[in-house]
Amino acid sequence: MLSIFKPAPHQAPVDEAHVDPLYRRLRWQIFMGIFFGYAAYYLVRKNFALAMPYLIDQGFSRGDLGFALSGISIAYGISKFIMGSVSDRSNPRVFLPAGLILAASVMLFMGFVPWATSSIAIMFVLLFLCGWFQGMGWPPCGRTMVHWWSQKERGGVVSVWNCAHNVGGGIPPLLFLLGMAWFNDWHAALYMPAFGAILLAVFAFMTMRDTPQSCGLPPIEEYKNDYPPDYVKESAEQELTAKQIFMQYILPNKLLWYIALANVFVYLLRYGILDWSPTYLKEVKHFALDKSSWAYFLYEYAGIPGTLLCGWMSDKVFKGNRGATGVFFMVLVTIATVVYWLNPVGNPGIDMACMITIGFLIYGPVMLIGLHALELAPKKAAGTAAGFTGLFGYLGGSVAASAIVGYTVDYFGWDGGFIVMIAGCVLAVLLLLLTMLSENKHKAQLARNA
Ligand SMILES: O=P(O)(O)OC[C@H](O)CO
Repeated sequence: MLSIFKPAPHQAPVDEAHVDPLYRRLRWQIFMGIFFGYAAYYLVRKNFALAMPYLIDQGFSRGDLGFALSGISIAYGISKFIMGSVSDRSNPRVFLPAGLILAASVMLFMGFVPWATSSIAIMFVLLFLCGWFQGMGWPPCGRTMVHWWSQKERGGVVSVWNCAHNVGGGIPPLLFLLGMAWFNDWHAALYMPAFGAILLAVFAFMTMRDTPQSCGLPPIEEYKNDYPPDYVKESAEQELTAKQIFMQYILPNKLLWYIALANVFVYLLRYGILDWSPTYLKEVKHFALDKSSWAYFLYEYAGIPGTLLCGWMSDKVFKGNRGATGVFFMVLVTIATVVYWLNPVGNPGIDMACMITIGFLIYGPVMLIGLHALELAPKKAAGTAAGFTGLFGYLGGSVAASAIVGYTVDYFGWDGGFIVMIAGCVLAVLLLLLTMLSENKHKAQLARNA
């Protein structure tokens, strides 16, 4: 472990009178840090796609550029898991900005050095590197949330934080337009978001903190008097080794396996709709470029109210049962996807409404799986647990959304592509049902043991 990443040491406890005001102030400040810090990761996650039309003009094929782009998803899926484990034993205040600066540096290199965009192999390697550094974003945010918000507050805080990626995902086209206006250079698609990300990395470093104890505060469970049913203070506050995390809390955790598998199919729909909507809307529904760009943008931004509603319903309506909430949202999103598929050409309003509805509904389950993973492991293993579900979501779902959906459409037409995505939705519902039933059993068992 690099010493700069070492968890911050515990400080002497502050006076009783200062605990509440300090906790309140730091929670706001830290939330700003992880929200804008994670949004910044999305500035340099998808921006390469904006440069692709200009690279096509230089003679690269769509397929080859798609292959280069897949380097990000492949590396990110593996890294979110591996760096998640490193992050569980690291200070998020250093870990998150470090990954962000490294990912942004790759984009600066691609933007300023012509050699970096001179061949598909070089672009694949650089995008793979960027994807790897991207894996240093989610886990430190997860570690921060489980240390600063108690279990009862987590549905709310995770759902608000989860909107960061929608906020960040919508900004790169705007920074690109600004860069084009200033420099009249398409490489601005690469370096403008990178500059934005570096500024936000500095902000994240200034605002984030490691554990409450590293600021002289008591653990969150004590401050909120909100203890998980199996909480034992001494062990809950001990940092764990990678072996302990994997062997005790990740691999034997049946519920974690269910949600990780469900995540494959949730991500298949998330990225299947997102990545293919410009092509589908243009080729099948005859949308012009500006209209399909709006549909893409609205899909992302509809995710914000949808995620907030899902977090609220999960806590208040479904009483913390993440599996049941996931089933509810996935059934609705399956219906919206069927309508999007079967809606005849010539009804663009319905297509647009379907894109908004799918965006509104799909990001809730995406958030719930992350949240549930955080809850299924002790807080010292939270990043690894979330990384485990991300591994399945990206290596399985996101890669399948590009490759399997793409090839199915090539061989069987768009009907085939939609059947794959809808079958994925059905499998996600079944796996979340299984999660819901196991969750009920697990809670009943804990209640009996209490
Ligand atoms: O796809 P990720 O890893 O960026 O995660 C997105 C959401 O934050 C999941 O909770």
